[in-house]
Amino acid sequence: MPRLAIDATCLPQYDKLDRPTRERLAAITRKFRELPLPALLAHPDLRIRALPEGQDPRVRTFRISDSWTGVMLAPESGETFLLVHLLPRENAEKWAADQRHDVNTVMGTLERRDASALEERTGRADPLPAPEPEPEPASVPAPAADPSLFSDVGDEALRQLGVDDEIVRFSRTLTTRAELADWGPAIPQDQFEVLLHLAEGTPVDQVMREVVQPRRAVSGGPVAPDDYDTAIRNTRHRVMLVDDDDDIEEVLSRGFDAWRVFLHPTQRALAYRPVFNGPALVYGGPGTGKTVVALHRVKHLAENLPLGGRVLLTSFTNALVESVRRDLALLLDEELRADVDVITADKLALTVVREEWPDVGLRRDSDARGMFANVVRKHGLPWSADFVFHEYRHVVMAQGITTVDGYLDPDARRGRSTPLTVEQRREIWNAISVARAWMRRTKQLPTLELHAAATRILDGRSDRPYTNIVVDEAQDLHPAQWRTLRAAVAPGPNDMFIAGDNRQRIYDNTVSFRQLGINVVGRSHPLRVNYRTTTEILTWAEQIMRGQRTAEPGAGTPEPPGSTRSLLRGNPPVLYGAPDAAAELAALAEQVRSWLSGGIAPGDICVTARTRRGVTEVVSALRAHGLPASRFNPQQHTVDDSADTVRVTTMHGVKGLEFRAVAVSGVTATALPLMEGVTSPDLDENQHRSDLAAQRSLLYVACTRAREALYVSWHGEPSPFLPPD
Ligand SMILES: Nc1ncnc2c1ncn2[C@@H]1O[C@H](COP(=O)(O)OP(=O)(O)OP(=O)(O)O)[C@@H](O)[C@H]1O
Repeated sequence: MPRLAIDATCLPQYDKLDRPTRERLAAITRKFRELPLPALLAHPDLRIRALPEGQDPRVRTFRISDSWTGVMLAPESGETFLLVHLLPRENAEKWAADQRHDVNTVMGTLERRDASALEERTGRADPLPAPEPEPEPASVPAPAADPSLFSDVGDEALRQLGVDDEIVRFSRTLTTRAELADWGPAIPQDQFEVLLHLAEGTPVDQVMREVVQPRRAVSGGPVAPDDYDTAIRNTRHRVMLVDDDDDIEEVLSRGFDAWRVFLHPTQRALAYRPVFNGPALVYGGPGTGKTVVALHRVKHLAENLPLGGRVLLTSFTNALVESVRRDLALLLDEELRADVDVITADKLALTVVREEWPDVGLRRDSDARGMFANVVRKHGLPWSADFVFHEYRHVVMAQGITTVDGYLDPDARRGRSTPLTVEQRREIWNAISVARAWMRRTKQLPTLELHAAATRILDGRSDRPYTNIVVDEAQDLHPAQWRTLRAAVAPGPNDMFIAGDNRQRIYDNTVSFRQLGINVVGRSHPLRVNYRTTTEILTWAEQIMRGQRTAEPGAGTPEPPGSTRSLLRGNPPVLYGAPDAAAELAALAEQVRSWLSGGIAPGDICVTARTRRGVTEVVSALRAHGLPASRFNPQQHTVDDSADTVRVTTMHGVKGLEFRAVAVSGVTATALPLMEGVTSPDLDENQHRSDLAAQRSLLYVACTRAREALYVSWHGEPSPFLPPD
C-alpha cells in the first residue's frame, strides 16, 4: 500500500489554512494512501499535474482549493508519496518547477534544492573530474590568493562530507559567509549545514563527526541514488512518516510542535542513545534544542524503565519546571508520565527532608544573609556580613564542608582571593556554626541548608528515589543542589543526563562536576544548530560574549563564541540610544506598536528591564501609550499566561523562554553591570569577576530569547557589554 510522508515545510503553511481547506487536504491525502499511483494520477477530482518544464519529473502539483495548491513528490519507484509543500495557488507552479529532489548517497537522506537558481549561478555542467594528484610543492609557483570561501577544503574532502558535484561547483563561487547564508534556502539542507560549519573554520574531521556521521548512523549505510523510499525514511529530521492508522488531520495540526517530531540527527542520537555508561552532558549555545533533547531523553528513559523505577526531570526555576512539564505532556502519554516527577531540585530537597522532619519550613535566602549580619555584629567580627556570608555560601556550602578541619584544609578556600590565617578561619567557622545552629533550631532552613540535610538523608539510605535524573538549565545550580541530585540516583549507566550552557550562567554559582562525583568526561556532547533565533540576531548577540572563554562543566574544551549556527534568516537587531529615560520609553512604545501593527500578537512580544522598578516603569509607559502590557512574573504565573498583553519582565525572568519579538530595554552603563549585584573586589577579586561575567551573560540570555525581532535600547551611556559598533 502506498505510504504518505510529510515534509516539515508544510507545517507552518498548514496553520494558514481554514477549516474546510484542511478537511479537503485530509481527504486528498487519504486517497494517496488508498489508490495505486496510476489511478491516483488519473483521478479527475485531484487534478494532479506533472510539470513538463519542471526540474524534477517526480514533482507534481494538486489542487486543494481555489486558492491553495499542494506540491508532492511521487517517485516512480517505491511506494512513498512525500507531501512537499502547501502554497497559495499563484506561487505554487513556479516554486514546484524550480525544485529538485535527490538522494544524498553519502548521508543517506532525501534533499531538496532550488535547481533553477543553482543552475543560473553555476551553469549546467558535467560532474567534476576526479581530483588530480597534488603537484610537488617545489615545482609550483606561489599561488595567487584564492578568495573563495572554501579555498582550504579540497573537492574530494567536500565529496566525502556528502557535498555533491553541483554544490561543490557552487561552493567555489562563494567568497563570503553572508553570501552562503543568503543561499541557504536554495541549497540542500544537510549540505548547507556542512558548508556552514566549514565556513566557520570547523575542521573537516569534526564536520564529519558532528554532521555527517549522525546522519549515517540513522541510514545505516550507503543509499542508492534511486532509493527514494529509504532516503525518505532516513530523513526523520525533516520528514514525518504517517502511520497507516494515523489520522492525517491530527498529524498535520501538530505543526507548532515540530520539535516533537523532527529531531536533528545529533539531537536524536543523544536523546535516544540506549545507554550512557554514566552521567552525560549535552551543551550548546542558546536555542540549540538542549531542552528538546532533555525532553526526548525523558521519553526514552520512561519507555525503558524497570518495574518500580522513576525518572526525575528537573530545571532551575518553578517557571521552567512548569514549562517543561507542559511540553512533556505533549510528548508522553499519561501512563508514562505517571513514572516521571517534574520538580525543582529545591522541591526534591524539601520533600526528602520533610519525610524525616515534617515541620521544616523554607527560609528566604535574603533572610539568611540578614542572619549573618546579626552574628557578625554580636561577635564583633572584623569582617563584613557579606564576607562571612560569602564564606558560608561559596566555600562551606559549595564544598559541603561539615567540620572545622575541613574548613582549615589548605585546599578548602582555593579560588578565594582574600587570604585568611588559621585563627581567622576558626573565628569565621564559629560564626557560621552559630548561624547554622540557629537556623536549625528555628526549623526554617534556607535552600542551601535544606540541600545539605537532604543529601545527608539520601546518603544514609540504601535505596534511591530515582532510576534516572534529567537536568535542564544546569549551569545555574549551586553545588549543594547538585549534591542532592547526585545522592538521589545510584551511580551507574544512564544515571544523570545534564543539559546546559555555561555562557548562559546568570547567578553566582560555579560548579566543578569532578568535585561533585559527576564524571562526564568522554560523555560530553555539543549541539550547534540554533533553531530559535535568526542568523542576524545570533551573530550580533554572540558579540556580547566576545573575549569570554567559559569552559563547559566537565567538558574540558571551552566553546568559542560563534560555534552555534542558525539556519534562519531575518532582520538585524534594532539598537537605540536615547538621550534620557523618557525618550527611551517613548521609542520603546513605538517599537512595540510597530510590531503589533505588523501582525505579531501581544503575547508573542516580551519587553525586559534590568530591575523590577524598570519593569513597573515599562508597563506604565506602554499603557500610557495605549498599548496592552502587563507584568509577567514567570515565578508566579506560568509561561502560557493567557492574558493577551505584551509581557514585561526582568532580564532574569526570561531565562529559558522565547518570544517572536523581544525588546531589551535599559541597557545603560549604570544598569549593566548593576554594581549592587556584584561582589566588591575588596571582598573577593575572583567572585567579583565571576559576578560581572554573570551580568554579561544576563544580557546575552535576554537577547537570545528573540525568534524574529530584537530591539535593544538604553539612555545616556550604553552598557560596556554591548557589542562595539
Ligand atoms: N529539531 C528541532 N526541530 C524543530 N524545532 C526545534 C528543534 N530543536 C529545537 N527546536 C526549537 O528551537 C527552540 C529552542 O529549543 P530549546 O528551548 O530546546 O533550546 P535550548 O538549547 O534549551 O535553549 P536555551 O539554552 O536558549 O534556553 C524551541 O522553539 C524548540 O522547539
